[in-house]
Amino acid sequence: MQALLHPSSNNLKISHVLTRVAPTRFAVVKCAYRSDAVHFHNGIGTSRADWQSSCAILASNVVSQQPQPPPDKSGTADHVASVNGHKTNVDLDLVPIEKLSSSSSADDKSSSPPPPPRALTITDLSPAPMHGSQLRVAYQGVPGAYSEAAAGKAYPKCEAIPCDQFEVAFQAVELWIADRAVLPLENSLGGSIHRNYDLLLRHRLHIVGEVQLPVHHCLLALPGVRKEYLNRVISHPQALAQCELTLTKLGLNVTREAVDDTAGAAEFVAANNLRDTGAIASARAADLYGLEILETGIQDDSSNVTRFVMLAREPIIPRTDRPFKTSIVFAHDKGTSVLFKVLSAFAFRNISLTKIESRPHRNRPIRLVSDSNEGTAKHFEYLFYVDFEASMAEVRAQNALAEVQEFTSFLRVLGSYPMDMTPWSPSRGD
Ligand SMILES: O=C(O)C(=O)C[C@]1(C(=O)O)C=C[C@@H](O)C=C1
Repeated sequence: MQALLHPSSNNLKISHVLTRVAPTRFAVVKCAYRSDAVHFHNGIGTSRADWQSSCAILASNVVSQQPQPPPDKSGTADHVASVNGHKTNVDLDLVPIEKLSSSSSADDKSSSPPPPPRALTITDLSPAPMHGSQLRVAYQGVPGAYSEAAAGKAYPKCEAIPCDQFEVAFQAVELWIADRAVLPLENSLGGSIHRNYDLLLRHRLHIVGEVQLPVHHCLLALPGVRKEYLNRVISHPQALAQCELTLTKLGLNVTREAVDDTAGAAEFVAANNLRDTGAIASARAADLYGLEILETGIQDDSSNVTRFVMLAREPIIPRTDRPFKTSIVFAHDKGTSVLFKVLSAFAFRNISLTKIESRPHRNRPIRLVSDSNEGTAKHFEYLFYVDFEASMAEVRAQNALAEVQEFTSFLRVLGSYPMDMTPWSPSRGD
């Protein structure tokens, strides 16, 4: 495994966390994040915090067998929480071993060999800190990204850890570099973030909470640059989609270009001194990267909200003393005709659904329906993601899922977690 260090403002950002050593083996070389949180780069500290910061314990000579998914400990209706045919990590786009050796030597300028790994102690294996202080929360993007704000909303005293890809944020939690990951799933204007639905299935993390973040976009540029000078606007694809109409209304004659995250766009404009390029990002990103706000509130609707979920290695114990939501994903062999039956399992129990999303069933993308003289009918196969308003601690939810399981060939509970009930406020610039 390999973590590359990327200076990003005052921070170091987690890049590739995992490297595939061989088809069935993985190893960690080292990784580090915020420069101010890391006290060493080549050695291994002695405290648990140091260990978590350096992630160096599973050094390159420590290889494991193909990782087995941990047992599902949702503790909620075990019979329905089982995973049929789900594999962990086998499909990850991991960096091949050749790159591991070349990039680790490129990173490590000193000629001395790295110190041998320290053995894990019981302290290293103690549970991650609970909600609040020093919880390490991985997010995709750089400081100033909305995902960072979502991490702060979910865990006010957390240490937010920037990652360059969503996949890396998942891996950071799986490798105990972070305690939680925060992941955008859907936006009120732009819709679902499909990649993240796919990642939820490919990894074995549990949804332990949700936050809904009002998103207030600004058009940023270098100091002194006027709107008329811009011929390009860059941002995260969701942010570009959320501001599409407003950009046109502003009369800007600009091309739109997608980059990894909104704050990264602002950082890019600043770092490259681009006087012809604007960025769509938050007011905090303008502050952090020394840009000016040319327009504020440029999202096409003031009620622009992104829903994020928080992910952890372990599920939380579902409760009934406050509103809970449960997220599941399922597939069935008999095409979409079963969908009605599945949904009726919730309807008959007065359980409201808040979301349905379908994604291609990658293991079985096509089903041949009939092969006649007229040709071959082919149907696409789907996985369905459903969120419903009930806790897995409620008997009606357990019964509904027991019934769903009868109709489905695959069913997994992604998490049962408290609903975000914070008072509604339309997006505004902070
Ligand atoms: O680019 C960012 O700032 C992000 O946090 C990502 C993201 C997204 O993926 O939807 C989050 C919230 C906004 O909807 C726009 C972008």
